Amino acid sequence: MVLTSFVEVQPDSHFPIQNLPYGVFKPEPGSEPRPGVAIGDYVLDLSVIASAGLFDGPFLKNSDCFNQLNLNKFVGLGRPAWKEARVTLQKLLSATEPTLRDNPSLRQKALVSMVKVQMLLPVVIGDYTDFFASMHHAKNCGLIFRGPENPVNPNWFHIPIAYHGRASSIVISGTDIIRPRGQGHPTGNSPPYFGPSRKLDFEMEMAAVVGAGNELGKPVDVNEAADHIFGLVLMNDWSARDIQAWEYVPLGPFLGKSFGTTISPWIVTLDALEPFASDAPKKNPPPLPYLAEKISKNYDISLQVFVKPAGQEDTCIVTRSNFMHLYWTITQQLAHHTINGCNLRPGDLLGTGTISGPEPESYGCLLELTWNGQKPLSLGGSTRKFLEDGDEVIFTGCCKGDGYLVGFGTCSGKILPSPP
Ligand SMILES: O=C(O)/C=C/C(=O)CC(=O)CC(=O)O
Ligand SMILES: [Ca+2]
Ligand SMILES: [Mg+2]
Repeated sequence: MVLTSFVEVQPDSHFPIQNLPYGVFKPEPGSEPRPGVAIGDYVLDLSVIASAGLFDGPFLKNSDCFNQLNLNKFVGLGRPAWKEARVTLQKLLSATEPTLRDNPSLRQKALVSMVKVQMLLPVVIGDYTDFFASMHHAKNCGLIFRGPENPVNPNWFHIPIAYHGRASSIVISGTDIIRPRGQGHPTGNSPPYFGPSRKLDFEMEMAAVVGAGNELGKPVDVNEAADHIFGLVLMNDWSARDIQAWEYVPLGPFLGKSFGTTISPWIVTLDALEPFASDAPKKNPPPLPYLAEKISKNYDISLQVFVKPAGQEDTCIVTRSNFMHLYWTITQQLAHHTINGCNLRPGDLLGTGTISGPEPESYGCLLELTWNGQKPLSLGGSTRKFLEDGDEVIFTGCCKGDGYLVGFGTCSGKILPSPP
């Protein structure tokens, strides 16, 4: 029988009792941020549940991790505490459990209507790294930026490639993005231009939120890496392709990426995603032993990107992809990140890289979808090579269970013009 909650959950909701993703919210504009979990159209206030003494297991009983302004302390406690919280909350919210169901005053304090709350970044992100783990994306970018000779660099099949991103400009879904200015790639013999980016793009990604960290000098074994990942969010790695193409040789992305990165507010835990695990693609050549995992898995998360063009009422779908298309898994990414002794800390964010599938309809950014502007997309009444001021980009992702969904909600942002 499918587990159900006493809180009414619509069949198309991303947040049934099987999900219970974590976020940080303000119930009212003036109130303090606090951790919560999403259930149907409500947010369960975990500070209220903790104060009522309802986290009574060994890891959470005497912890103040839910009386914090962010989730760093909770995610840093590690998997045993996450499991305990999930069991406690699933029981508390289930249709057959009277504790909260039959206590109207506690229910009124603890369950806040989702439309009324303001969502904030769920964790303080100390460091952010962005991988490059979809082979289809790597190949398409290679063809566009470097030509058909060697589109995928030979190192790519041996090493999960990444660059260090900028944590300070990571923003929560719904935050406007200001078109960056910078030096643009010259054409032919012309000098570089300076001004508002002419090739502003989105990148459809997901990101792993690091839970328990590792000590400096102590790499994480790939087979234990999942214990260091609390969960996943949707992520838009906004990219200015003209700035990027000119600046990235030889040190990689810099100002073409660091002006803004958007994440969705709800962290869906690996425990909630487990029923949707799928085999990761076979690696050829086989990876080095430190990256060879006993169980190599992805998750079947279908991903969609919509654009609402400036001035238009209608939102148009521009891509359909799936998390399953990643070549390097998130556990291989995490193990690789620490193999030199680098320490990860609770709340660090590891972007997967753009998740492109094999078909053109599943490409994860406009660079690929329009082939660097050569094949404009038609969007209702208008066409786009890249994003224009006023365009809004909306990502969504979800897993289809038997009679329920486990979803991520949305990750959106609107482009504002560059400053004059
Ligand atoms: O191939 C390149 O030169 C650049 C590719 C990207 O911009 C991708 C990047 O940010 C990593 C990713 O999203 O996969
Ligand atoms: Ca990226
Ligand atoms: Mg970015």
